Amino acid sequence: MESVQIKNYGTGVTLIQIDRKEIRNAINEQVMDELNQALTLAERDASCIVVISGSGERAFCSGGDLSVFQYLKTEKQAKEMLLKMGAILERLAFFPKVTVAALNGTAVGGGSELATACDLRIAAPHVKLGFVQGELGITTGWGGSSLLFERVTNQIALDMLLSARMYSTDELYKQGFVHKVIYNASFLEGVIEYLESYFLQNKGVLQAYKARLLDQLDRPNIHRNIQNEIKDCAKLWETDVHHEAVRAFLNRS
Ligand SMILES: CC[C@@H](C(=O)O)C(=O)SCCNC(=O)CCNC(=O)[C@H](O)C(C)(C)COP(=O)(O)OP(=O)(O)OC[C@H]1O[C@@H](n2cnc3c(N)ncnc32)[C@H](O)[C@@H]1OP(=O)(O)O
Repeated sequence: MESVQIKNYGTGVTLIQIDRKEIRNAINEQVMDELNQALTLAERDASCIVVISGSGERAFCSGGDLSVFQYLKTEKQAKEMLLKMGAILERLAFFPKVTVAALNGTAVGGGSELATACDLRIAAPHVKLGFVQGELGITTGWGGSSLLFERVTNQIALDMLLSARMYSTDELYKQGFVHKVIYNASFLEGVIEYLESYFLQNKGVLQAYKARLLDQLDRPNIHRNIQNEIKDCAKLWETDVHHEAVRAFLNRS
C-alpha cells in the first residue's frame, strides 16, 4: 500500500495510518481503497484493537482531497464518491474490534467524520478539530453527522455542525468527544501505552464489550441516516456556492 501504512504492536493493536503528510493526510480514492484493504487485514489479524491515525504531528486528516474532488461537479458524481467513503465509515462504526482514532493533529471536514466513526478518540494536546463543511457550502457527506449524534448529546453535535468552527483538545475533552488526552513526547507511544490496560485483558473480554456496544446501536436506522446524509450532501455539492468555496481554498495564497 502506498498511502496507508499498517503496523502491528504485538498481538494487541493494529495501527492504520494515512500517510500523506504533505497534503495533511487528505483522502482520495486510493486512500479509500487502501483504508478498506487495511480494515480487511485488521479484521483478520490477531489484534483486538484497531487504531486509526495520520502521519506526522500536524494533521490527523484534512478530509476529502479537494485537489481531485474539485473535479466532481454534479450531484451524481459527488454521490458516487460519498457513497464509497460512507460505506467505509459505516464499516468502521460497526467493526467487530474496538476502534480508536488517535488524533495526532488537526482534523477537518471528512477527517472529523473519520474520527467520529471510531469507538473512542484519544488526542494530542495541540489538536484542533472541526466539521467545517458548512464553510464549503456542504454538509458532512461520509456519515459523520449521523454518527456524531450517536457519540455526543444532540445539542453538542448540533453546535459542532452548525458553527463549523474548530474546537481545541480541551473543549473536545469537556464535551466528551475526546476521551483521553496524551501528553507524552511521542504521542503514538503514549496511545499504545494507554491502550495496554485494554489489550492485556483476555481477548474475549474486549470482544464481548465491543459486542455490547454494538448491541446499543440501531444499525438499520443508522444506515438509513447515513444514506440521507449522503443524499443531502450530494445535492449541495453541485451548487455554485460549494464550487466557489473549494476554488477559494485551492487558490488561496
Ligand atoms: C469530500 C468530503 C467532505 C466531507 O464529507 O466532509 C470533505 O472532507 S470536504 C474537505 C474539507 N477539508 C478542508 O476544507 C481542508 C482544508 N484544509 C485546511 O483547512 C488546512 O490545510 C489544514 C488541514 C487546517 C492544515 O493547515 P496547515 O497545517 O496550515 O497546512 P496548509 O493549509 O498549508 O496545507 C498544506 C498543503 O496541503 C494542502 N491541503 C490541505 N488540506 C487539503 C485537502 N483537504 N485537499 C487538498 N489539499 C489539501 C494545502 O492546499 C497545502 O498545499 P500546498 O499549498 O500545495 O502546500
